[in-house]
Amino acid sequence: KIYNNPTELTKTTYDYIVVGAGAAGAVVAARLSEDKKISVLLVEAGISDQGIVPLTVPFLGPSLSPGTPFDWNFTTTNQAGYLNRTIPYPRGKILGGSTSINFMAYMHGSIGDFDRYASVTGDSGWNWNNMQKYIKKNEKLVPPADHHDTTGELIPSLHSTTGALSVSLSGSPSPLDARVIATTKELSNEFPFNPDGVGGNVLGIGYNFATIGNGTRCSSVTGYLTPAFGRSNLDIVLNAQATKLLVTGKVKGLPSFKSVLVTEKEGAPVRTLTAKNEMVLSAGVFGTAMLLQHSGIGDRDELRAAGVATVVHNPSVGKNMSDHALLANMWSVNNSNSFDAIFRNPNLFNADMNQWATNKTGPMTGTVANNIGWFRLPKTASIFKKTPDPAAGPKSSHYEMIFSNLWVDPIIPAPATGNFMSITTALISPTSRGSIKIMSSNAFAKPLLNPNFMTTDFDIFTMVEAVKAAKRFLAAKAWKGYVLGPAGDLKTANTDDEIATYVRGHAATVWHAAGTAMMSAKNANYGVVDPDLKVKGVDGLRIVDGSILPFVPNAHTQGPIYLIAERGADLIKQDCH
Ligand SMILES: Cc1cc2nc3c(=O)[nH]c(=O)nc-3n(C[C@H](O)[C@H](O)[C@H](O)COP(=O)(O)OP(=O)(O)OC[C@H]3O[C@@H](n4cnc5c(N)ncnc54)[C@H](O)[C@@H]3O)c2cc1C
Repeated sequence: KIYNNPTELTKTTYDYIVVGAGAAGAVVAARLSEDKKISVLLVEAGISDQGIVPLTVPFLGPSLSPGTPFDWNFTTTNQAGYLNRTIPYPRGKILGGSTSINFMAYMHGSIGDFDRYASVTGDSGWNWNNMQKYIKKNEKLVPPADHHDTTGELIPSLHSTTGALSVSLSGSPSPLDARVIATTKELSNEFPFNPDGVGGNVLGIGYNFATIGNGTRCSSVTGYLTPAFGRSNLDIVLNAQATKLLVTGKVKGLPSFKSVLVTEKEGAPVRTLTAKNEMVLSAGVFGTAMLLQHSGIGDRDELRAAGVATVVHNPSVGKNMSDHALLANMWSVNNSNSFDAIFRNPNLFNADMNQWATNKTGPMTGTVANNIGWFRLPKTASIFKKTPDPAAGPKSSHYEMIFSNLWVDPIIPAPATGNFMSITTALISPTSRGSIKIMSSNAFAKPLLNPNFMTTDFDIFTMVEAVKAAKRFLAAKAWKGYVLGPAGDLKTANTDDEIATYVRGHAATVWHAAGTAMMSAKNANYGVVDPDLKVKGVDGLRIVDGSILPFVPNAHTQGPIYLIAERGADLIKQDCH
């Protein structure tokens, strides 16, 4: 049953309580409640996702944040590496969490990512081969919205068709597609074609998959919760923010955290909810770290400064945040079919929306990109003289390129006229690390969120090289007569120093933060969870979400987080029986 407010709950004790209904929490609640004997409560701070049309129209994804009612509306601290700018940092505050508002790109990461998770935690269960069974449970490859022949755009054997989440290639062709692929042939040394980047081999340029089925967004609600809505052993409570975990006793000398305080908003009535078996935190990379800190699990000096009594001193909580910095580079193009016109011309917008509403086809079924690519710096790059290679192995990437048939800058709005294309460049193997910490014991107060972007030589070097690579890409013959020239400040970013200043002045984030409650080996003297996702030094508490990833993967993060949630649910079930 779905409750709209914690005061409506008729029960306060469940076998499992899962806090946060995003990518991970929805999976955990849905998988645990497959066993009819287990009672589960899923607690979500945000509103219902039902009946909000823009949430379901793929092309409108970028309009869902920042600054909307579905967004937690975080803002970073002044970023020294970004010329002291602050940037908005969206996170979904709605059923489905960030999967209800994200841009839907779907992939799993590199083989090296998961093999590295296994080696740093000492748990082979996290390695690429052992995670394959969770891809089968997660991915359901379906035809693109336009039902075009996808031969040559993917390798069918690398995909699952049996999972919970609809995934497809784009059904909205763009004038860039053929040129991008032609460039992979023309400049095949530097920009090779990748026949399918989802199967763990990420390097090269391939087609972009997205969590879209029948031309419509597939979120963790559509994929996992909707089929579970009717289960009598699963309750979901919306508009319910968990503000603090309570110690309910001691087990083997460790404090047991099996109760949680939940309320609709500041000053509203508070309910105490209790898990008989385990409390599972899936509140996301910011929500989970903040909830731990509000509950007295964190760095004792930071907790004292915030006015919170320490229960478990763990300096790793809220630290080790790694993220993909993003830079939207735009060029003017000689093509009136760029998608820019859709947002300027209400008649065109309405026609596209009508087409979508009528038969779920057309531009509204697409995301911001049909092709993406992942690349390494050359082995001879000068930066490797002073920085060890931070990539997750020799087949993992340092940076990414995303090709879009419109102006996509999240910071600078599109000009009123002109046609554009974008190559968004993103840093995939960052060496900067950030943090999140609460500033007060009030769970509704804003935290200090410092991703610490671009604060190492490696990060700025790689971002500069990525911009230069994007320029080389567009110098191919395939773009002759199509690209008119760089737009905005890219025009004056030519020398390495000029490009570095341009990067620092314009970069933002791909919203892929990870690692604020990182997992580490069982006896490690750092980290927040063990490889079985149990919180170190406490009883009854697990974390299953993006915060446990020790390194941000070679992927847009929802795919890897769905996979860790599938495994997390399995680990919980194993302990239950
Ligand atoms: C704008 C944007 C675009 C993105 N685009 C892509 C993309 O194209 N492809 C991709 O792979 N990834 C993308 N991502 C990232 C991806 O969506 C996230 O990495 C992923 O959803 C994180 O999963 P999670 O379960 O850790 O957290 P979330 O999905 O964020 O879920 C956390 C949930 O917990 C709830 N919550 C938090 N605190 C509390 C609390 N105290 N009490 C109760 N509930 C709480 C939140 O409201 C939310 O529902 C994007 C993210 C954003 C914000």
